[in-house]
Amino acid sequence: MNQTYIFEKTNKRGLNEDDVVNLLNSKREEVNQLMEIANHKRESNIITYSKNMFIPVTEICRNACGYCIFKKSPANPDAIILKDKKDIIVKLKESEKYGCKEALLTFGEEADSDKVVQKELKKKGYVSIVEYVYDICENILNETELLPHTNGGVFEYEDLKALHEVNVSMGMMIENSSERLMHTIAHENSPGKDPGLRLEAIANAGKLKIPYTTGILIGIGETKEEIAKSLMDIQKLQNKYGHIQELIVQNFRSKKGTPMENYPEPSLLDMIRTVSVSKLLFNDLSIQVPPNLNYETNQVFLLCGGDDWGGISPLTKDYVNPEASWPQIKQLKLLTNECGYEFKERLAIYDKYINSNYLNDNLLNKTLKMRNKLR
Ligand SMILES: O=c1nc2n(C[C@H](O)[C@H](O)[C@H](O)CO)c3cc(O)ccc3cc-2c(=O)[nH]1
Ligand SMILES: C[C@H]1O[C@@H](n2cnc3c(N)ncnc32)[C@H](O)[C@@H]1O
Ligand code: MET
Ligand code: SF4
Repeated sequence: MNQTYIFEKTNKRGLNEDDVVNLLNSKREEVNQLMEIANHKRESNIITYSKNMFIPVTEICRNACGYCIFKKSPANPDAIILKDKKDIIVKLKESEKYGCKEALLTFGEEADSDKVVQKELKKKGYVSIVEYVYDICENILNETELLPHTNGGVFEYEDLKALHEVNVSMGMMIENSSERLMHTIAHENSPGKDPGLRLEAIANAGKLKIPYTTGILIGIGETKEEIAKSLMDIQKLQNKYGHIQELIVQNFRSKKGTPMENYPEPSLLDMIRTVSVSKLLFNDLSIQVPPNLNYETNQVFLLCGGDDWGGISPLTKDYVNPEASWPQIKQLKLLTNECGYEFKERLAIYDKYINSNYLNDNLLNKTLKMRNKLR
């Protein structure tokens, strides 16, 4: 492979899928070269993070991903069926004292297809989970300063349209756009991980001008070709709609008690190559690598184009990866500065999208007020 040729291409016509596969297979000094070129693609020397509160609205989910520990059975007495709205507001008010600015609502997909959830919704006076989430977000906006970001899997067009009114941004990982994975341990019991459905949802978010977070999950049995295809699929959507504000490159972490508990985690080299290639393909958006999933190695990603740590919570755990605690914000600042970069807090919506094309008047006003609080 002529690596130099490929790098010249990144500046001219752009990389094609075969180029991406080649880069994902880089070895020896090619890897150093790949990292260096990716790192030169960054548009600033600022590394960002968002101070958030994690709200698991429901742990019930229609899917059963082989890697997931978040989803609970409705029969499990400890499962969160529906988190109480009042409790959420109380907790968020408390979080304001710690400077939290993002209310991250992450929950199981289409939980209202389950009878137990249906009953609970009815008891509270709601007909669907989307109606409940909408109401929670509206309350958050009316009673706190925090800005809602909803990440609850696939939503239909009309539901996205409604949630757009009360969210400054939304998100959903594509995971991987390979149909093949629907027949493997990762996604065989997860109809909602159908790549067609997920790509359509991201396209709908684009049509609706919802600032959007998506990303890929590395190490769930995919091939390099499938990673390349997933990144190209996201790039196509971004070229068409331009609503994707950040791309998460998340590494699979095995969890005890899940079908994939003995599955190998991706290597550091694979993560380095994927983060680097992502920066080459998406140099105008943030590449987020969660620091709690790479506690020992997270500085490396700053040296290959990574420029965002994602949501960090001073008060709540990462319910998706409960074993992986957040580094202290102070510690993260030291790690960032040591690499020669500036450490800066951001909102759940990136500056480029803070305008009336993407936000209604109420959300725009609240966002501008919150932006003034960033130091
Ligand atoms: O704490 C977490 N936050 C996750 N976040 C939140 C993220 O860390 C930040 O809050 C966003 O970057 C806000 O812009 C996600 C947001 C999405 O839209 C899609 C996927 C994720 C995944 C996680 C996750 O696994 N753990
Ligand atoms: C919220 C996001 O978290 C990711 N996710 C779910 N389970 C795991 C795991 N075991 N390791 C790493 N990431 C995971 C998925 O990509 C999901 O979309
Ligand atoms: C708790 S996982 C994140 C939200 C959703 N269930 C998804 O997988 O997309
Ligand atoms: S990763 Fe999301 S969609 Fe998959 S089982 Fe867990 S909660 Fe459900």
